[in-house]
Amino acid sequence: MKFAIIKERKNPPDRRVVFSPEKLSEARQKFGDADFIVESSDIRIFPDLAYTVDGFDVVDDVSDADVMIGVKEVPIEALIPNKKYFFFSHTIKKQPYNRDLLKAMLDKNIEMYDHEVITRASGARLIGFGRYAGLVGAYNGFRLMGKRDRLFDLPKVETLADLDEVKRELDKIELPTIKICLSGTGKVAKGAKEILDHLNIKEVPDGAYMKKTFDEPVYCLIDVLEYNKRKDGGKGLKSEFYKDPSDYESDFMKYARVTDYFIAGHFYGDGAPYLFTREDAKHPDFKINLVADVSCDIDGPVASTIRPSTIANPFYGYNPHTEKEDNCNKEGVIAVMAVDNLPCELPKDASEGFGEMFLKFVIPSFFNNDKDGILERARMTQNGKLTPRYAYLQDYVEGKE
Ligand SMILES: NC(=O)c1ccc[n+]([C@@H]2O[C@H](COP(=O)([O-])OP(=O)(O)OC[C@H]3O[C@@H](n4cnc5c(N)ncnc54)[C@H](O)[C@@H]3O)[C@@H](O)[C@H]2O)c1
Repeated sequence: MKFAIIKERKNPPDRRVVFSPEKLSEARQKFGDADFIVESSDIRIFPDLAYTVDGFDVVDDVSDADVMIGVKEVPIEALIPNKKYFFFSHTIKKQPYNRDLLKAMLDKNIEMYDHEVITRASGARLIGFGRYAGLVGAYNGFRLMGKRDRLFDLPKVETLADLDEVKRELDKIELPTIKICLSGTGKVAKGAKEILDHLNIKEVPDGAYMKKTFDEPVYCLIDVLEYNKRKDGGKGLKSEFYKDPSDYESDFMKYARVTDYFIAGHFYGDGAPYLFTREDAKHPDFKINLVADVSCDIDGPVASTIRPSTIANPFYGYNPHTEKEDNCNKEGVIAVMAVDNLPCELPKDASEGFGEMFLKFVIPSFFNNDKDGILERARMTQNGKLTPRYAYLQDYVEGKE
């Protein structure tokens, strides 16, 4: 079986790749029956030469490979018929902008595997860039704070070589005595926590966080049952909340009252209460003045996120009184970082981390009869049809919804 590491063709250019030269060498060593080739790319974080010196063929035409491995959506005209493809197709939520892409994959008899649905049987995702989004998002929030309050000047992550350099920059700053609240328990939240811990910020339990005054910066981690409560006052249950959050309401104000910097790293499920609304942000007790919204749901659970921002222009201000964008240096305006493609700022580390998981969970499935069902669960199309698991997309593909 021949695998091709394909070139990324989306704009703005994405420098990430599924396998670094080092991981690809490891894959070759572990799976003697597999052949690996690399499509030449002038934007990839690892230059062609880095693969060539490791003995890989770097070519312009990968059409003799069986499995194409990429990161972002492949433009329709670049799709090679009758192949297996791995990338983020952004179609499972019926995203209108990728309907034609899914249709084209069916027309071209492509077997499509989406990274987003590479999961355990339980549904837990095995692969993702979340950690890197959390790392860069938390850092960007501090960068915004340093700029706005003229405290320190952190460089942009994309100008730094890797995570080690990011951490070295953080070693140079001194933080004021602030309270930081971080929501979530997944990969994003863990990445953001890594930054807070690197800065030696003290983690405190939520009771102390809300009641006490500290003489050093502190942070508090909150999960769904901390920032939501049952409407009837009963004891909440996480599994119940995930299944149907309609009996719950937000309990986030108790944190918003004492927090300076909020890092949103949670997953927001459909129908769940908003953490804070536009009305909440108007309340005189609402203290948050800086938000790094890594979760980045627009005009939703974090009211100040009225639009995504970009790596080029990562910051804006949200004025709670006018409910509009405003200068983030103005009194009363919440400074916002809401970049929606954060891992792209750290392409080397993000690629290395992704490849490690892909090698661990996906490549073996090609050689062990897919005994864990990983390929089966991730396979969206086969023989020109949606597979049963993804049949719910039929109307979307046909343009009926
Ligand atoms: N800004 C960016 O560049 C960027 C990059 C990656 C991810 N994200 C976003 O960050 C968010 C978190 O991603 P992640 O990688 O940490 O996810 P994850 O899959 O690692 O973790 C999700 C967490 O949410 C919990 N969860 C699952 N279903 C839930 C539900 N219905 N309601 C509440 N919680 C639920 C899970 O238990 C898990 O702890 C996602 O919304 C994702 O789209 C943003």
